[in-house]
Amino acid sequence: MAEKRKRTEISTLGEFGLIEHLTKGFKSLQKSTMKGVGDDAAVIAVGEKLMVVTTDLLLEGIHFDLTYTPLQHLGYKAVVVNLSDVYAMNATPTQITVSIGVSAKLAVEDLDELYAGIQMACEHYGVDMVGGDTSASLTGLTISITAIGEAPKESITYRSGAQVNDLICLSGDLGAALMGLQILEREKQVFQQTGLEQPQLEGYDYVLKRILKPEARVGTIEMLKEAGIKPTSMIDISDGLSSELRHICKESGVGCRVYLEKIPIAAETFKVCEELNFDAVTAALNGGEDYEMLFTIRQEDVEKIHGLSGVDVIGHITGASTGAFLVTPDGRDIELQAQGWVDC
Ligand SMILES: Nc1ncnc2c1ncn2[C@@H]1O[C@H](COP(=O)(O)OP(=O)(O)OP(=O)(O)O)[C@@H](O)[C@H]1O
Ligand SMILES: Cc1ncc(C[n+]2csc(CCOP(=O)(O)O)c2C)c(N)n1
Ligand SMILES: [Mg+2]
Repeated sequence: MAEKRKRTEISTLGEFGLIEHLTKGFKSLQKSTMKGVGDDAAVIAVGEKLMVVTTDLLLEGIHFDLTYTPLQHLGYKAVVVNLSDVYAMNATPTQITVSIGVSAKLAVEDLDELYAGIQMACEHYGVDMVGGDTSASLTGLTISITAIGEAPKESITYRSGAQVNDLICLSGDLGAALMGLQILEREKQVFQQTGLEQPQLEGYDYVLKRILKPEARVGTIEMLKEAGIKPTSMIDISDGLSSELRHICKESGVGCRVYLEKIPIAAETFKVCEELNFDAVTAALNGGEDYEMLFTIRQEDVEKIHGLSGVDVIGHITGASTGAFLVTPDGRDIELQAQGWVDC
């Protein structure tokens, strides 16, 4: 009788467990590979400089829904999410490649729109589109973008550099992208149930912009450079604050305490949360797609950081044994969970 093959459900590992499982057997063979799997981008030595490389995959139905996502915005966003990973290494993006799997329902004009968005992002961030690949797809539109960037050797910031007593800082505000998505989903449902063609989107500009046309935080990176601050660690927020904090803690071998009342949430986000009866703190902690920069700095840089607009200190790094916690205003400690966005 044939032996039954072992079958492990992917859900038992989760997104991050799966990545670790698949990649742990690979050892670096090249001296130029400075950092492989495990950060926002890989780091490769090229002469005096370092090159960073990162890839993100966007799948129809998982990452975007074409019923409410304009293709131009989608093209723009597909570039931005990659550049955000380059900036999170404290590097400057220089080139991208774009690979698409095209479903039969799309026409040339649709792809023209997608590429108009890609071009707009390239021009805005000063990167060149240098190639890619094109295939037919039976399962909806697929977009895979690879971004390349560069940085002087001493500039790169890894997830692994946070030290005990460092301050945890955050650019911008959180939770808006998720609430924008909730509004779009609500209008989609109304349309499906009633056939009403006119979506009610007035008054939701901010949260809609955050989900449909996000920007990468190049301004924060430049401000830090000008202020003479090199973050000890950095990561961009694609999966949610909670998850990204856990990544920094794990990679740096530290713990953290962040304070709930210090987590920045925009007034517009609060308003939508109230309307939809959604907990704003949950949106900020687990929402994802905010593409803000989360970074740590040394205590002695505290004066310099206070002068920077749009940056908040939200907590500090502790020893590994203390764990990763959110502290509520009434003094309760809530453990932060590292949930991947995709519940495999
Ligand atoms: N299938 C895979 N094979 C090899 N390495 C992978 C795979 N998926 C992810 N990685 C690597 O794992 C690390 C973490 O990837 P992850 O996608 O969580 O980070 P990210 O790109 O910052 O997040 P996001 O995808 O939400 O933008 C990176 O170094 C990435 O290159
Ligand atoms: C249709 C639709 N469903 C869900 C979402 C939300 N969403 C998609 S990817 C992601 C996090 C990063 O993912 P990854 O780690 O794969 O880069 C989030 C929060 C969306 N934007 N559109
Ligand atoms: Mg990232």
